[in-house]
Amino acid sequence: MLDPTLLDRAAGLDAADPLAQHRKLFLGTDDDAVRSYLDGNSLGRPLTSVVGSLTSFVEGQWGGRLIRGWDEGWLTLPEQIGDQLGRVALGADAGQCIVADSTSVLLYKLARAAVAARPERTEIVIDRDNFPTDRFLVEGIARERGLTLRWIEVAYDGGATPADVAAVVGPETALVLLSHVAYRSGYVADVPAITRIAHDAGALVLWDLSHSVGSVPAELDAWDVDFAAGCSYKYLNGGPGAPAWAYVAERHLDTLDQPILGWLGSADPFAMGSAYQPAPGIRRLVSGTPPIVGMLAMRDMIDLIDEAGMDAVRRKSELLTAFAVEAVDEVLAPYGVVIASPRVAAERGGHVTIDHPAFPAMVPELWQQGIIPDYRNPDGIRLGLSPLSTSFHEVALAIDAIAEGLAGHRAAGR
Ligand SMILES: Cc1ncc(COP(=O)(O)O)c(C=O)c1O
Ligand SMILES: Nc1c(O)cccc1C(=O)C[C@H](N)C(=O)O
Repeated sequence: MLDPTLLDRAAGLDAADPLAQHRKLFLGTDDDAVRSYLDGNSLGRPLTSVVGSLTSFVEGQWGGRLIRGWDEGWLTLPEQIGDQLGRVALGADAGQCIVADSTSVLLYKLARAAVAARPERTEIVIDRDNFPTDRFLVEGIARERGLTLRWIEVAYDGGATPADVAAVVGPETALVLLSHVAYRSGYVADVPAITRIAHDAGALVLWDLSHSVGSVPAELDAWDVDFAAGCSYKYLNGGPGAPAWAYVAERHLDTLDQPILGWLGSADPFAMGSAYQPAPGIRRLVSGTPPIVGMLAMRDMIDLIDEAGMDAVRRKSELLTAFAVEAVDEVLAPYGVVIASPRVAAERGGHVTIDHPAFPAMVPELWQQGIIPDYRNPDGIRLGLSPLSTSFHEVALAIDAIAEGLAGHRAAGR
């Protein structure tokens, strides 16, 4: 039932894509068993170069240098990769980004540091559709610190707007915690406007960039952001469980009061001293031993993004999501599929969410056919389009397979 016009259009878009040649740098893109991988917003594909990077690290550095490796660059790798990421994808000057922990742990540390910096204030603002970890951790912090949560309700195809934030922030707001790109709808928040509104109320802002980093450019310094953090295994292709990254604006570095005081965030760890003195700069956000092996894959991907250019990556991402929206309207809307993401490309991140009651039953069938989108409760398929590794052809194949699945379900009266 493959729709020839859809495939033709995809072929034209792939032929005109200036970034198309990067796709073959990823492992598995020539594997016929996976015909369409649209889950790069949850777990990005590995770059083929990572096999060599990991092997040479194990053989040359870990195996060859052994414990000496810590003094020969491993200890400062978190700052080094942080600086590189800041320059390539985050609009952050050196000295403000670091790789460490998981996103959940970094968000917790930064949220706790933010409320500690506003001790007289009693409220945290967050939206009801933020990712579960973000909501859960502020619930925990509110319990620990006797604070109140102010919830913003958002549209199912949107996210928190500047007007939403202006309506709830005030003299009691210590912290506003929001996502740059919403994990479900893909809505892109107006970070500079919301940050300004929060600052005007005297509050601090923590942005979760998990679904934007490496796909939607950020300008954290220019936007006057206080704190940010995000995942490295999505569009940064760091691999399952790769450590996260965090940003702390320079003006907060000297006073940052994070709650997990560990030896490797102290000023002189090998003195094994009796009292904690924070390390200077972004290092004070560190608690324990940096997960060096876990940082190697993302470094290769940041290099590739640097080569391609973040603006070109975003341009391709907008074209991919626009093609997906167009195809859904033409091929899937007649089956009752609804788009749960913004319709304007500039308001969308790298994924498009579509809803239909048959999707929960259909997703395992799609995976069996080598069509791998993402499923999110209750009945959403997320089409996660990773600009450097996803082709327009993959989008067409997925839309077609979803149409076939819906036709089958309809015929079976399900
Ligand atoms: C928006 C967002 N925030 C936080 C997380 C949590 O990251 P982690 O499981 O690495 O702590 C995720 C993904 O799992 C996410 O999508
Ligand atoms: N981190 C994940 C995991 O360990 C297992 C499965 C999925 C994930 C994800 O990253 C989910 C992703 N953050 C989301 O937006 O749904």
